[in-house]
Amino acid sequence: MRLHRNLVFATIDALSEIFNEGSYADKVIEKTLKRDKRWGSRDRSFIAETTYDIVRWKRLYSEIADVKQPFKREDLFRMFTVWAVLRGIELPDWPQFAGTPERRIKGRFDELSKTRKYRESIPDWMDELGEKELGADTWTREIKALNNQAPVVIRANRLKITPKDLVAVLAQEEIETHNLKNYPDALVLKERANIFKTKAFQNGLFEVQDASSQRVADFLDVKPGMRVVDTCAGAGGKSLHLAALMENKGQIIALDIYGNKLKELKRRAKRAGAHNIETRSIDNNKVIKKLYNSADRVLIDAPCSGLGVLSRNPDAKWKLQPEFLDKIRETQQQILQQYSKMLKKGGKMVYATCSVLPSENQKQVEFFLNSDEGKDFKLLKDEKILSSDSGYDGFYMALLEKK
Ligand SMILES: C[S@@+](CC[C@H](N)C(=O)[O-])C[C@H]1O[C@@H](n2cnc3c(N)ncnc32)[C@H](O)[C@@H]1O
Repeated sequence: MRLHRNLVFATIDALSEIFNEGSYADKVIEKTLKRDKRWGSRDRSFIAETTYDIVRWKRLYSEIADVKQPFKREDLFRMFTVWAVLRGIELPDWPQFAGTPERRIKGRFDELSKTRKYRESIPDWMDELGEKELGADTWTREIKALNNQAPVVIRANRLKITPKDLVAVLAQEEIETHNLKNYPDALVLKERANIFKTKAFQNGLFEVQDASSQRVADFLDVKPGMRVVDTCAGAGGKSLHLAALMENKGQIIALDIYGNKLKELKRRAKRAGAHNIETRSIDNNKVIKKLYNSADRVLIDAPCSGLGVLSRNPDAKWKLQPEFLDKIRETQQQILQQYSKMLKKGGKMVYATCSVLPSENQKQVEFFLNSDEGKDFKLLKDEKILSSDSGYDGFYMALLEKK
């Protein structure tokens, strides 16, 4: 690989904004990629992937480069140099790379790799918490898996096309995919590509959705004609899947505390041809109360630490704080206590998170079942999906029934 000056400089600029100004990596990369219209797909993927890589390995690379935050421009070049040397990429004859101590970099890497928190490049608190909650062996495996680059998985929108036909349609647009065993609607891309530009996407034939996330709507056991409340619907990844499973029949009420996310949901629903989703913003308690005892199915895709999706969001390693986790656990329990009231007798509810921590998952369900609100519920089954077992995002889902 030959390094191109304008691409490396764009990467350094992006890193400076992410690390020093606290901006979100995905937003910064999106903005950076718009900077030069002449950049082709390889140039764009160099910037995006290198930036994500250095964000992912921030702690390890900054230790090796012996630099500390806030990073000066020359510090970011030193981290970039570590990235290049460890990948065996030849450094060009630029002043920024003069006198690079290649052997020292490799030696430091070998030494630091003996300690998990450096090897896996995570904050101390996260390493301690992971080990405490999952045990040393499982955490060691899991955090290694969560550092892999996530594959691009899409969900065929059965309202418009079968997964088999979608493979053929995408092949016509030169996107190679294959179906995934045990995930009925999922396709995996053989190579990363900007699929949002395809006609297939614009015509609503698929959505980008990780394989583990695609299990959640299936888990809820919906049928056409039911009344389903998706309580934390966000931009609607699961609502859209539910609409497809319900063949557009019945009613899906999509709730969230953020109206802008629901607006995006509406746009996506239109593209997908999903006609049975109604959005309601939770502006006050009345919105919830009006729905008490009314739903055949309730989905709680709860806000969480996102520790199961570090592969696609490595930035979260540095943005997450232990205090946020304490707060989010409280919110999760409040949501369970309150939103479960929307379910009819005999109805079913799924509590799901994209976290691998038992304290956000099975412990929350246990606490709920032992509480006053939960005494009429029973746990039918649950699934703990580790990224190290599945190869996809870490997830948890529990199916509960109201007696
Ligand atoms: C895991 S995300 C949902 C993802 C979404 N279901 C999907 O599949 O694309 C959790 C969502 O919960 C929302 N949220 C946070 N607190 C909430 C609350 N108290 N009530 C309802 N939604 C909440 C967040 O805005 C966020 O969109």
